[in-house]
Amino acid sequence: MKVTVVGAGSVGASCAEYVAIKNFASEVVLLDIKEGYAEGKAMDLMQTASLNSFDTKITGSTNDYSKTAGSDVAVITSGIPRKPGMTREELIGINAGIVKEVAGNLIKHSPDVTLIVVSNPMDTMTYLVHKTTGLPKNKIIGMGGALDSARFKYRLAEALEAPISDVDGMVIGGHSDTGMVPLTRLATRNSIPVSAFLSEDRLNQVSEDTKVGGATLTKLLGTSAWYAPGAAVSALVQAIACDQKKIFPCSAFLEGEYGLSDISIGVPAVIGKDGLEKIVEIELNDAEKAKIQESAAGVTKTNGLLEL
Ligand SMILES: NC(=O)c1ccc[n+]([C@@H]2O[C@H](COP(=O)([O-])OP(=O)(O)OC[C@H]3O[C@@H](n4cnc5c(N)ncnc54)[C@H](O)[C@@H]3O)[C@@H](O)[C@H]2O)c1
Ligand SMILES: O=C(O)C[C@H](O)C(=O)O
Repeated sequence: MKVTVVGAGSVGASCAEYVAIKNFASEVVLLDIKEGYAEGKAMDLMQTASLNSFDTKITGSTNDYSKTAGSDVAVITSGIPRKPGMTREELIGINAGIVKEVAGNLIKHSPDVTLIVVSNPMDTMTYLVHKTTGLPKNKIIGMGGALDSARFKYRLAEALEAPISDVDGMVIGGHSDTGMVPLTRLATRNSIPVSAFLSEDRLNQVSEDTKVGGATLTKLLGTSAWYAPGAAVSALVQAIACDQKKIFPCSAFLEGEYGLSDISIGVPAVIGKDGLEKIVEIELNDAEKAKIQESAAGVTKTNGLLEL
């Protein structure tokens, strides 16, 4: 399994590190436009191999896509992150051009690649890749929901005063401060609905804290987060590499599912060797349906800013 990660910045390097530590990929190529940067990150990471007991070979490349040839999976993290006070949507002007060019270069050298889009605004960047590359829809996956769900579980565990391993929950909808839809009704602590333990007010607080999870970290860090994003991407890469058929909420191109079409947005999906193998349609109640429609309207508005 050969994995390419474009963008050797915070998220790209974190993703490469988690992929390597999990030891399922033979090769990881880090690529960045900044001279020597990916080579430096790759060398630094390789010097952790004997300490962290992995055999994955990590190499770096300054914008030479021939080094990425034959990649099974490629992750796009290239572009700018937001600063405190900004929304993800404000990044579209710079990141759209970068993502479009990077996706084209990757496919030229790896026509059978599965792309995982991370750069923000992620749902719109995923839509852009669908509209401009001609890759089959199962081979384009937007990463947002896996991260948002991890943050939801963190907030649920905090409220429940329970270990995170006891908690399950999922966030669907757009990967934005207002568009996320944490499914509190379906969240559980060891199979017991969390509403058995938490008041409606506390659950609403968990939901709101989850939605602004990225903004909260951006305010604390001065730039956006990278450990949990890197771990979330590596979980998707592993699900593909090891044909795990796990369900993650991912930004998928919808053609009628959830009553939506011509949009990429977060919905539960089975991830395995063929990429996004199946969209899972779950029964939503009227309030959840209204939230997903509202979220989709926001993503569609941002998509309208693309020059397609
Ligand atoms: N989807 C998510 O859940 C999620 C999570 C975290 C971050 N992000 C997004 O991921 C992106 C990267 O975040 P980061 O914190 O790693 O930023 P960063 O600035 O640390 O790294 C970005 C890297 O991209 C490189 N780059 C820029 N243009 C390039 C090009 N044309 N080709 C190759 N490399 C190029 C830069 O040189 C830089 O090293 C941002 O857009 C951020 O908003 C998304
Ligand atoms: O918040 C951001 O801008 C980065 C990312 O989308 C995140 O959720 O951490």
